[in-house]
Amino acid sequence: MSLNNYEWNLENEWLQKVLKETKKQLDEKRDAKDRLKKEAVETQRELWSDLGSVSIENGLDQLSDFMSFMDIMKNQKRSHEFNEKLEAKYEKMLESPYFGRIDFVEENESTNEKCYIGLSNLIDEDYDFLVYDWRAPISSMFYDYETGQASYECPEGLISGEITSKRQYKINNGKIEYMFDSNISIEDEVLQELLSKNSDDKMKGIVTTIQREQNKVIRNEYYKNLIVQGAAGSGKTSVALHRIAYLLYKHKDKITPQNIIIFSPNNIFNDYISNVLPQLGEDNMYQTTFKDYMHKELSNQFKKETTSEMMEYILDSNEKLTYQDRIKNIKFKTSVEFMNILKQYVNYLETMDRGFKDIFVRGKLIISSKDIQKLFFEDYSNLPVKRRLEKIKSRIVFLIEPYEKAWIDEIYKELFQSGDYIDKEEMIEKSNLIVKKKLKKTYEKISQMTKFNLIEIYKGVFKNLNMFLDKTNIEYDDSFIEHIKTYTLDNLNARILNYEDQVALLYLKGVLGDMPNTSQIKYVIIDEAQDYTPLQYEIFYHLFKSASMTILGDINQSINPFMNVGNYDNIYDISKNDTCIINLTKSYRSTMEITKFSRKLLPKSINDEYVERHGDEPNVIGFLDENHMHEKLIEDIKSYRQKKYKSIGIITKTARETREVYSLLKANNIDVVSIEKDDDDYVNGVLVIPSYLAKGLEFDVVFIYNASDKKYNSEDERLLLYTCCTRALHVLNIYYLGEITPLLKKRI
Ligand SMILES: Nc1ncnc2c1ncn2[C@@H]1O[C@H](COP(=O)(O)OP(=O)(O)OP(=O)(O)O)[C@@H](O)[C@H]1O
Repeated sequence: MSLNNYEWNLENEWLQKVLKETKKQLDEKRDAKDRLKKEAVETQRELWSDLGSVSIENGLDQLSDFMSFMDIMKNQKRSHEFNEKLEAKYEKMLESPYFGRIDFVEENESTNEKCYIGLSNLIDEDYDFLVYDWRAPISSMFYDYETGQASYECPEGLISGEITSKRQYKINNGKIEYMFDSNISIEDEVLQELLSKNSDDKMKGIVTTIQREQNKVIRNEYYKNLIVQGAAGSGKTSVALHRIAYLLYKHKDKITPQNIIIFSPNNIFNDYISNVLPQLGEDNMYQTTFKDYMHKELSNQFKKETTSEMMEYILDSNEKLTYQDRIKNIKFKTSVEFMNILKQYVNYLETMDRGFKDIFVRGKLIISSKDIQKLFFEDYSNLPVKRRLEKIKSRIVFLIEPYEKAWIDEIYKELFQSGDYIDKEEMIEKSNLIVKKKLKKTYEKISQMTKFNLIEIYKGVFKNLNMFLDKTNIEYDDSFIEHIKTYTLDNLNARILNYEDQVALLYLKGVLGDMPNTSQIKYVIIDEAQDYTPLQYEIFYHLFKSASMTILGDINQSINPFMNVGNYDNIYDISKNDTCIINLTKSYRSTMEITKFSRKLLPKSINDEYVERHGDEPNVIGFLDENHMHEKLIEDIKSYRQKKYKSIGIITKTARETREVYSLLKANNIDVVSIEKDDDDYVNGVLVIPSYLAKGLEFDVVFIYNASDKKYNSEDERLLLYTCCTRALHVLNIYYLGEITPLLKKRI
């Protein structure tokens, strides 16, 4: 609805008032910055003049004065950083202080409160809110309601009333570019404008157009865990990041970014999303990937396969003789049955006879095997196996200590009486050494009884596999089991850790009590959740038992046919533990034409909505020879570049093809970058990337490079191809050489 001059004048007046207040507060922060700087210089001057050079020889008083100075300096640094953050906030507000407004009359009240909503609060000296932070309780109504009856929750309870008007603004450089009243949800004009833009360097925030169903996820704190299922482009990652910003705002006294961890599919993606929180005025949380987390924990003496290497193997090695062996191995080790075998094995390790032995020192029984067993099976039974063994070891060492000491003293006396030594230090050293030697076997026995070698423990699963298989419901062929055993043991002996083995090892490591404490983590976000196996979820559960989890994924984007969750019901512990499943039902990323085309690839049709934004139909073009395909690719890239599309993704199936296409484009003077490994940085522009690394990313223009029947020739690759097509915002081109993949044949 367009607004009259009178309204424009009122709005401009309000904007000037807000800008004036913002400028005033910004000036205060700038003054404070100068003051803080002077104070810091003064403290340092005092430090040097009062204390001079600090040395331990100058006594404890000087050290204590020095520590006090350090505390002051630390506080000054903190104040300076806080002040800088506020300064940045006000500078941003001067550009665009708010984007929305609701007029709200509370029940049983007569005043119509104007609530302007922006990235941050702006409060004047009378404690009036000139602008509300988008995360403030009252702001939720902007996202949740149209005009009419509305309510919001705040610490005082539920506040109800009526929204009498709702307005949206675009303010740039401190000027209103446009504004309009909207009786409907935040849609069409603003959303369409945002979505039709070309992609920025990295992912951007969506605060101005968060949709109602997305807002429900962002602010949901009714359940400990959330599982969010949403089709490609439905805003799962965006929602996850805005949820983090919301939690940091709502619990600012209790949590900091260090209390939040996000698991992303790879580091390219981590880089790609790294701008969103700073844009929202918050520091980034701890970003990691499962692979990085795992590799940090597992032995460096093994060659550890990465996620990408595994994907490359699955997609590019089917001509190798050993391919089927490996696939069988992956399928078995990612199955729910194998997870249950590992659980049985842990139970077995906790209850099996460990062959504890009596410990004697010089014929005196220090602790009997029975007493050690009692420690393991009773006194320490609430601890995981590794902790029990550690405690037993320290207990025995503690019990031996007085006998060892007495023995050392005896030897010392003997040495003294022998008259062979005159130096006291030498006699102490010698007596220690003699006793150590005599006790060597005893200590070896203790170490042997309490040793914890993860790889040996893991080998134990396969040595005892038949014992556990009897308890599963599945009948395995004897030769298959023999194959799994030898395949695994051979690899372990050759110090090779395949990805699927690493997951199992990490599970055992965690459950047996060999992982660092993670109790500082209060929120865990798992993005691209479809690509983790049930066993990986068991690991998350064990690692972050007390944390609240937000798990976001799309089962239809399971890019690894063998390593995926399959069904959220498979996440036993998390899904049964105060958990709510929410669906995001609308897609925002792609044009209608691209969305409709991509969805035809799915084995089961989905009815999720999509934003009605139009573009060209996807181009599916076949070529009879490679040269023609390459010529067309080069010509099209140049033409899209001229049309000012910012990001062009050429998605190949494998990294091998990525390298080939990259060389081709480079040789033809195209300014292009390639991404081949999990750890590469994200770059905008013309990018060649293998299919499995493109997940989560998006491009203005996507080229699917060679969707021929030779490349995508298996049903297992259907969801991978779907995921690749859904990366396109505005243009999708599919090129193939010879025959088109059967996955697309019936669908175009
Ligand atoms: N409410 C919204 N307003 C504007 N843009 C939005 C909104 N929600 C999502 N988008 C845009 O849609 C695109 C897809 O969002 P996002 O990557 O968060 O979705 P996703 O569900 O994680 O996607 P995928 O699973 O396909 O990787 C992004 O460009 C994002 O900015």
